[in-house]
Amino acid sequence: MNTGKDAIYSQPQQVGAFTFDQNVAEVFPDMIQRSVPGYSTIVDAIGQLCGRHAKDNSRIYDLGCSLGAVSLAASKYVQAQNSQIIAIDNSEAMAKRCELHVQAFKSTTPIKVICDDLQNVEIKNASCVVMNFTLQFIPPEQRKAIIEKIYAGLDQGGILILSEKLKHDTEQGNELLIDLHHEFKRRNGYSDLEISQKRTALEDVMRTDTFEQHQSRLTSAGFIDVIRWFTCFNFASMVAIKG
Ligand SMILES: Nc1ncnc2c1ncn2[C@@H]1O[C@H](C[S@+](CC[C@H]([NH3+])C(=O)[O-])CC(=O)[O-])[C@@H](O)[C@H]1O
Ligand SMILES: O=C(O)C(=O)Cc1ccccc1
Repeated sequence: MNTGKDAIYSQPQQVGAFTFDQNVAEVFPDMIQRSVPGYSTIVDAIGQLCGRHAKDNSRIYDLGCSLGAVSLAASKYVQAQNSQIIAIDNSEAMAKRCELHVQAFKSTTPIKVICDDLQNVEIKNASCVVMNFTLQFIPPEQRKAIIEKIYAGLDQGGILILSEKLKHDTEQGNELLIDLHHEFKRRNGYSDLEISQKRTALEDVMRTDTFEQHQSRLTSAGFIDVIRWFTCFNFASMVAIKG
């Protein structure tokens, strides 16, 4: 029976590359809550940030929306008239479930769910673009073009909210933050086997950048300010502002 509890790596197995398939989609709320320090706080604050920045007649993009947590938080706070939330994910299992979640909530700001690669979707007339732990799953060589495309699609004064798992720029510091994160997962009920098998699964799929790499990519694209508004261990969230 599916209990919604993440037990994907609980048994010894031949570990393959991590994918956002049906099995992951079914347990995703439990997985992300027990794996990302501050997840609920981050999602709610992103909703608030969207509420502050959304303009009338503009779009809010949730790129890599998974089950739509950010879109739903934004819809709770956004008061702008005639605005629209566009939620995109290239995992069919995620997008299908996201559609069900969205339909279950009544929102004055409509949420449109699209199943596609975020790189295929036009971004225009955007007051807010959110990538909540999505860029880290994009091959590193494709990241610059995505940030530039987001910048081009944002209105003046628009914001990009970017949350990422970070690599620290010293080996000692990096190991400390990874250790603290693993301790967080252990306290949330994951065994050493689960932690280590998932780490193996993520190795080639989730490539982390340092804060400095993100900051320099964002400023090179044209963003005038990058504000790191949340950090817990090796997880952070930034707001980049288009002047
Ligand atoms: N190229 C791509 N195009 C579209 N979607 C993609 C792509 N690559 C990966 N994804 C999607 O990005 C999501 C990343 S999870 C985001 C959590 C969510 N933001 C949340 O606030 O709950 C982060 C995590 O699980 O750590 C998955 O649903 C992928 O299918
Ligand atoms: O679980 C981990 O170790 C993470 O780094 C975060 C995460 C959360 C959900 C899916 C993939 C990665």
